[in-house]
Amino acid sequence: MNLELRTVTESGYPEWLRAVGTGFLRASAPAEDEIKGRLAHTDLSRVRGVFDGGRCVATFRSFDQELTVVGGARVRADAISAVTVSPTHRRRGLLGRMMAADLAAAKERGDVVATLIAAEYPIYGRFGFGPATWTTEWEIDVPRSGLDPRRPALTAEDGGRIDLVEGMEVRMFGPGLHDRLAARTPGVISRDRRWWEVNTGVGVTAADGWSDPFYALYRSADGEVDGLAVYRADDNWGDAKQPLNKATVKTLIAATPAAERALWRFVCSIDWITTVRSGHRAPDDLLPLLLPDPRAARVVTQADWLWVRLLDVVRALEARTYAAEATLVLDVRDETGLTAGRFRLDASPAGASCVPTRESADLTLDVRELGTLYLGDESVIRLMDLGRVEENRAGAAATADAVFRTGRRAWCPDVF
Ligand SMILES: CC(=O)SCCNC(=O)CCNC(=O)[C@H](O)C(C)(C)COP(=O)(O)OP(=O)(O)OC[C@H]1O[C@@H](n2cnc3c(N)ncnc32)[C@H](O)[C@@H]1OP(=O)(O)O
Repeated sequence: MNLELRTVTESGYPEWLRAVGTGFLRASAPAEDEIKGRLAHTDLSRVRGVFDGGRCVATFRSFDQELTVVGGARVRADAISAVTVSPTHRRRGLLGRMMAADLAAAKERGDVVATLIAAEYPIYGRFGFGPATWTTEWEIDVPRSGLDPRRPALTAEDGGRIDLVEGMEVRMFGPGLHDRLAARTPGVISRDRRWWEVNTGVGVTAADGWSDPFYALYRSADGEVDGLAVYRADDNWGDAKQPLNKATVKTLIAATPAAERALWRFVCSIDWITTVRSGHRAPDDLLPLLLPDPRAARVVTQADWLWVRLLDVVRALEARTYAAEATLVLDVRDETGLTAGRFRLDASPAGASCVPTRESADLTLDVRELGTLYLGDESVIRLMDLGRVEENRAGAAATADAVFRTGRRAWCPDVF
């Protein structure tokens, strides 16, 4: 069988997109409009497919992204998406071939990390990716939360105000707000103009699954836009003519904790809304503890979210800051050879230097574990106890734990 791996041309793109649908269990071919719309925003040199004769049987796409790391700097990421292999061609190494080609090109280009959101946990560890952020979704039983339904969401002491606005204002203020969120949140990934358009209804219709949400902007006392909540509500009345409506939060981002608190209180105090679904949050989100009774917040999802694969250990470790000063020698294993080596990290709260070294190692770990530790969202000691990090000098794991971890946990609000 002649299976050809190649980048996709404009004429091959409709067949490639059809194959993406097949991999994601959608039988109908994409409509003309969808093909045109997507093509206009796709760099075909980063779109790979495997063709069996005229039929595309495997798909893979990557694009430029920026990832915020601990301390607020952003590194260049190779974001991977639309990974599929048709059921007729699975488990013959096609994903392995496409991944190897893409990671080699990303390394060559100078990307610092590769990122993805895994459909299933077992797929990507073998390629050097580790889960670097986690997600929690809550469902709030509003009447049990202890919030007083008579109290307004915002009171004079908050100082700010909340306005319901149109999509146009979100496109105007959202990007600046998101930049400020990114500066204080490791794990946040860049959003381009198209993200803001598609997520405020520009160029999407009901046929694409779009329905208008509510947009709530929080402005601080000095008029600064510090927060945005986007939510949809359903229409559900019980037999006893009591409102049982659910608000589903699509986005809630804030540049300050005050805005974050105010927007959660707002969403949890809308008349008729008895259930709030939080959307994907960091596991240490403020939401449950904001409620007088946090047990009214039930965890409905708890899972890995953004996976990170380091492509350049030196630049990755030098890009972030650390909780304390320490020197660690890391022996990094990488089956692909893309990043393997021994590195001396001189870490500090102001930054770090990282250089290849021949000194003896303090810790030995696979690049997959380094990806998991990179954004500060895992304990080195826990990984050691799992047998995934080897401690070569007594106390080194505790030191690494103390310097890599963060106060608030990393969070990636987006899916791609
Ligand atoms: C970032 C994203 O786009 S996430 C979306 C991922 N896509 C999907 O989940 C859609 C449905 N699944 C698929 O399309 C395919 O099964 C894929 C893409 C996940 C895997 O493609 P394949 O070509 O079958 O993978 P390939 O043969 O290269 O597998 C390499 C290794 O990974 C293993 N592997 C691949 N997929 C899985 C899986 N879902 N679970 C467990 N192991 C897996 C294979 O067994 C193989 O292991 P081996 O080398 O020990 O034999």
